[in-house]
Amino acid sequence: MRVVLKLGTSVLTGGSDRLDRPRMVDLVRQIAALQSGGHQVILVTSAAVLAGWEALGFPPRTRTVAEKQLLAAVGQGVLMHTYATLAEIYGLKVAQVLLTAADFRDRTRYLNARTTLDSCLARGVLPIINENDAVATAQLKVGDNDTLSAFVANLAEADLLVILTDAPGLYTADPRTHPDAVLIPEVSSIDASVWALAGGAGSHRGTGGMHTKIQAAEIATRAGTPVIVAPGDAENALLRAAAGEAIGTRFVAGGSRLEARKRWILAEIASGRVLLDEGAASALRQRGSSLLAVGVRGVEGDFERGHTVRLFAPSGEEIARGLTRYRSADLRRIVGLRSSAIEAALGFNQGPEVVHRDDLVLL
Ligand SMILES: Nc1ncnc2c1ncn2[C@@H]1O[C@H](COP(=O)(O)OP(=O)(O)O)[C@@H](O)[C@H]1O
Ligand SMILES: N[C@@H](CCC(=O)OP(=O)(O)O)C(=O)O
Repeated sequence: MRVVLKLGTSVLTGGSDRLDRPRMVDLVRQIAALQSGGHQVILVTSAAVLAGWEALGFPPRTRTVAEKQLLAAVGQGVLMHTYATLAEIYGLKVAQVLLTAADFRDRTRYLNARTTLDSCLARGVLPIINENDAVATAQLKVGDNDTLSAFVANLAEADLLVILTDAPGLYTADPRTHPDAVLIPEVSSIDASVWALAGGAGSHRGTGGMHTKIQAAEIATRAGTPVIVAPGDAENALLRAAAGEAIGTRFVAGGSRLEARKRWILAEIASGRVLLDEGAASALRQRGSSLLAVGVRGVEGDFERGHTVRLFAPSGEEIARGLTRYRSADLRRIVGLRSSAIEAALGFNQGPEVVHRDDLVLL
């Protein structure tokens, strides 16, 4: 079994202002135990910013982008050194892989990252992933490590994504503000009622709170990987989650494993929306057709050629995602046109399909 494990800042600090090394050693012990049981583990770790803040003696939190990038650059080294030292106790070698949104968007970089992870796993080396915070600015970032871990789970075609955090799982409301909230052991479908449970943006150290964990669960389960959100301080949390024990909240995988290319298409937070007419929506759904400009009624957001866009039926339902062959500015000018009229409207032509059927994933 291939497991992606995500450790949040909240887990790695145990709620303090420092890396909690005793807790980290226990987590590394569990990773080593999984590996020696024949499983493959990929670690997605947070806490570089926190580790940098600790290493520099807790400077005042200005939290400008430049300051955060400095802290991440300092802390990433500290973090890796800590993992490498702890892993050595168990005879485990580690590798650092820093990724950012562009690595998921560009197919060559995506495939390279996948090869690197495969090579690590084939050699028994533990890949340790974080976002490349030192170089990525807000627009270029995945932005939070819950989502990053879901992208990694897709990339690596993982059998399970385990997100360890400081909450015991997904509760009926934020347990910090609602003491009467109760644990939801299983979520079989992520609908509006599930989104409504996510409270604010998590702890002051973490990013995103439960919202980004639900988002991660949606991305991974849609591509066929089940997700467990569980408490990092519970004894043997990782081993129990991997053994299929009931711990935390389990998000059931929706449908079958998608092929690698389709996972790649879903491996992006798509901001662009393309609104279809009824004929196009049913041609896509029932005949697996490509999307032509004639069936497009509207375009929302800004995107480039090659980006993933979300396709909506007139009912407002999202029916598919796919790679667009026209950037938003051009697509707006060919809405509703027959393919033969594209050239005259734009002065050039990038083919009759707005989204080719090979680049389309029906939801
Ligand atoms: N419905 C909910 N169930 C559980 N936790 C929730 C919920 N809504 C918000 N939270 C908050 O999300 C926090 C975990 O997110 P975060 O602080 O970002 O941790 P991490 O560093 O592990 O990513 C919890 O401490 C909890 O207060
Ligand atoms: N990449 C950042 C962590 C970003 C993040 O999502 O943090 P968290 O919510 O603690 O998982 C860092 O290493 O500090």
